[in-house]
Amino acid sequence: MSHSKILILDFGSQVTQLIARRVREAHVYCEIHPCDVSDDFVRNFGADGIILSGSHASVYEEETDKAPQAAFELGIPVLGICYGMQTMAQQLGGKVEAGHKREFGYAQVRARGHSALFRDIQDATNAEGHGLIDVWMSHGDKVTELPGGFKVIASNDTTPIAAMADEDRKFYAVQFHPEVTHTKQGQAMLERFVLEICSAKPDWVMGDYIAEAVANIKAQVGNEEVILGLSGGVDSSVAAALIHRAIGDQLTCVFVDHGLLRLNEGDMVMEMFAGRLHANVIRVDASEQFMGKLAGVSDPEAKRKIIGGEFVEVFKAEAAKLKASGAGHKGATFLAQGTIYPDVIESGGAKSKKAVTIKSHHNVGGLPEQLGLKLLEPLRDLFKDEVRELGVALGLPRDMVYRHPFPGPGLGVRILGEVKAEFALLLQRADAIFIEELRNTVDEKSGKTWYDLTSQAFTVFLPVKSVGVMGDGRTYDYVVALRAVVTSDFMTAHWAELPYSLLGKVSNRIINEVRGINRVVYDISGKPPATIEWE
Ligand SMILES: Nc1ncnc2c1ncn2[C@@H]1O[C@H](COP(=O)(O)OP(=O)(O)OP(=O)(O)O)[C@@H](O)[C@H]1O
Ligand SMILES: O=c1[nH]c(=O)c2[nH+]cn([C@@H]3O[C@H](COP(=O)(O)O)[C@@H](O)[C@H]3O)c2[nH]1
Ligand SMILES: NC(=O)CC[C@H](N)C(=O)O
Ligand SMILES: [Mg+2]
Repeated sequence: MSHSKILILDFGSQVTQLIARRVREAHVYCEIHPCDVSDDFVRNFGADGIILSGSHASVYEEETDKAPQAAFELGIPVLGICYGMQTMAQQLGGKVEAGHKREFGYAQVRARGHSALFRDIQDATNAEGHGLIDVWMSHGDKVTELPGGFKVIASNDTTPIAAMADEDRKFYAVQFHPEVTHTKQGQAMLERFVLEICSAKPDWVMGDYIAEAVANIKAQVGNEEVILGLSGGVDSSVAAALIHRAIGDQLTCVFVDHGLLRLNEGDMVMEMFAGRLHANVIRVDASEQFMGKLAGVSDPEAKRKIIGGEFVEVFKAEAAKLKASGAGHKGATFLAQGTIYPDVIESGGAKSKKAVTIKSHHNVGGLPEQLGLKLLEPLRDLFKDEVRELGVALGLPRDMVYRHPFPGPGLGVRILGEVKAEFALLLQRADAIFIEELRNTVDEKSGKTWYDLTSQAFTVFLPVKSVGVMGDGRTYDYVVALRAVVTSDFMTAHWAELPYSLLGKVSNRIINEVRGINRVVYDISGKPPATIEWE
């Protein structure tokens, strides 16, 4: 089945992924590709429209990225955002200069000249009755001369050409970022571009997608066998359910207990999959192996790489065992993973080489090659909320599908510095108390539990000791930090405004019930500048 699709060319902005999120929210399929793809790639992609992302670079530097010229020659609409606008201007004969004033954060622009992009989009009016739009800016450079055929469609004092368009060719460009939620009507603008200007069909709907995905899996796998890394998290669980629907017993799930799981998680996962869904699940206790390799290591990136490496080792061993076991098994030729689109993008898979790596996620990368297995990643194109929609459509319990995400390295990145088994035990218990209270406390206003009102919540173990007093005695024990965030895409996040009474109760319970912890703090950092996990 062929869908409408939008091609997003990435120049390395940290928020390119949000452009894709917004387009998908409009139920239009899109893909992000590096800006230096070939002209042929662009011609053959079959896009209904193209969006050019922002970048940290400046177009007037000596060596800068340009959009493939084909993007402007196919007769399809193009939207340039920030750097994307600047390179569009320069490539089409306009001029870009370094500004004297940087604009970073909230700004207002005045829409001008009745463009299709801004029609009826307005947040306020100025004294003369002109429509104003609230936007989010992040730039130092600006377009100072329009390319031929273009007109100004928005401006403000700092940036007289804040948006421009050549409506005959359907080229549009904005200096601000419609993809971030701070641009209040950003979604409306992107929908306008995608649905109206590009005439893309909103045909990307998860319920309909199951049949397509099942058919693809069947075609790809044939009568071969698949093993899948099952974590009990949302992504791998939905992947397992989807693949199970497609090929049944040709699927074997491998659940690795690395000793850094949440309290009782191992049993729960087994109960769910082997017990309820009747899928083949092998549980591997590899905690000694992981903990041994992590001993003495405290650098976060080094820890992540070790954990990633050990996952590979365990999978190799299990794949070999499966082959050897006979038991009706021919041996797996495919490895399935719950990799989702943000994993691909954040690991640099679809990002231009110029973006900075913030964290190495453990799951994407050389795995199947080392295993001699082919890769099966049926969720690779989906964002988290699409995966959840798919999970519900597949009939997985809501509880499981709406669980907070849990990173593959698990408590390994929530115990700061060196990972020790004794720290993991303390952290598991403290974290279980926090989660239990979040699940049990209902917010009166919304009627929802605080677990559902937060996107991710967990406890972090700090390997520092502080002095306390308990039962008239002195304590000298460890500190844990509670972390709870609200986010829709995990790219940016706000710390959750949990009620003081809830925080108080959690703190009391942890200090009373978990001997070894005598202080609890609450993390009130947003992302950015902090990240969600502490490592
Ligand atoms: N303990 C584990 N055992 C086996 N595979 C794992 C384990 N932890 C992670 N993986 C593999 O790594 C992939 C990526 O982990 P990730 O945390 O991103 O996804 P998830 O656990 O499926 O979902 P969620 O993001 O909701 O936690 C998983 O889909 C799974 O294939
Ligand atoms: O499967 C995973 N493997 C990893 O290595 C990993 N690192 C971070 N995360 C999760 O990603 C989201 C964003 O986290 P950060 O703000 O800490 O980068 C949050 O949801 C994190 O829990 C990971 N998930
Ligand atoms: N966010 C961006 O795309 C910035 C583009 C360019 N570096 C500027 O400062 O204007
Ligand atoms: Mg997980």
